[in-house]
Amino acid sequence: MADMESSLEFSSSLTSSTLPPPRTRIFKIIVIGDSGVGKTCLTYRFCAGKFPDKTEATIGVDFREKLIEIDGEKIKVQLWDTAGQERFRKSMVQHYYRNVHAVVFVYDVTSAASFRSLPAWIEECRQHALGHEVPRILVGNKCDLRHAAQVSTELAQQFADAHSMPLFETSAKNPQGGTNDSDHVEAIFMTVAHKLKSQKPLVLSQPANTVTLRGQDQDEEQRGNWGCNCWRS
Ligand SMILES: Nc1nc2c(ncn2[C@@H]2O[C@H](COP(=O)(O)OP(=O)(O)OP(=O)(O)O)[C@@H](O)[C@H]2O)c(=O)[nH]1
Repeated sequence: MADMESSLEFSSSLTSSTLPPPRTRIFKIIVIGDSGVGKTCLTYRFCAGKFPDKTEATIGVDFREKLIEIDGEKIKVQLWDTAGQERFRKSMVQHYYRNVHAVVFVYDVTSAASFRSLPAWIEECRQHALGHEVPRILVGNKCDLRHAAQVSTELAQQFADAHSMPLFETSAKNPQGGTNDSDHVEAIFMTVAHKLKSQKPLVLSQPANTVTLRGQDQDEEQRGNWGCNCWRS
């Protein structure tokens, strides 16, 4: 009996020391659109599950991550919340587009100007050689302010169809948005993750035991792993 126990102990210590740690696939999704459309609030809503108490204009980029599970596989969704203001983007922009797996274009339904800017955002993606195989979705945010809407669903749908993107209208503030869906923002990002999961895994990985939420600005040097889009939290 003692022999059996010691041999079991030996085999379990051998297993834990020889097996590599479980790896988690990472999906990098960039969120782009004019300043003030609600990119920070949408990404925060998805990763932290609530509307932020206050936000300031994003400088460069903010990162948020959430570990999700799809069909039994743990996947890390990494949201790159990019600055909408040109002066806060300039030096960083080429980093946003490196190793991107999906793009979320955001406009504000109460701002016709933010909707008119969409072609420029699409053009920026094209200039950074984002291939057609990279999934894109269009999100009209601030639907809780329906009474002040300047962009009709019909117009947005036409635009989305013309660019082969699914359209989602929602509100980071009140994700129910008058529907029965209890968390529409979560459903939107989960839709993107499902699509990515079904694709060829052109995705870097890292051990699963990392923190699932990041929300602070970091400069390029602190981050240290630019271009690889994979670092330990
Ligand atoms: N009513 C309402 N306000 C929202 C919603 N989402 C964001 N806001 C507000 O819109 C303002 C801008 O939101 P942000 O998330 O900071 O916008 P952003 O797109 O990240 O802006 P930049 O960082 O400058 O690119 C803030 O005052 C938010 O409180 C929403 O769904 N409904």
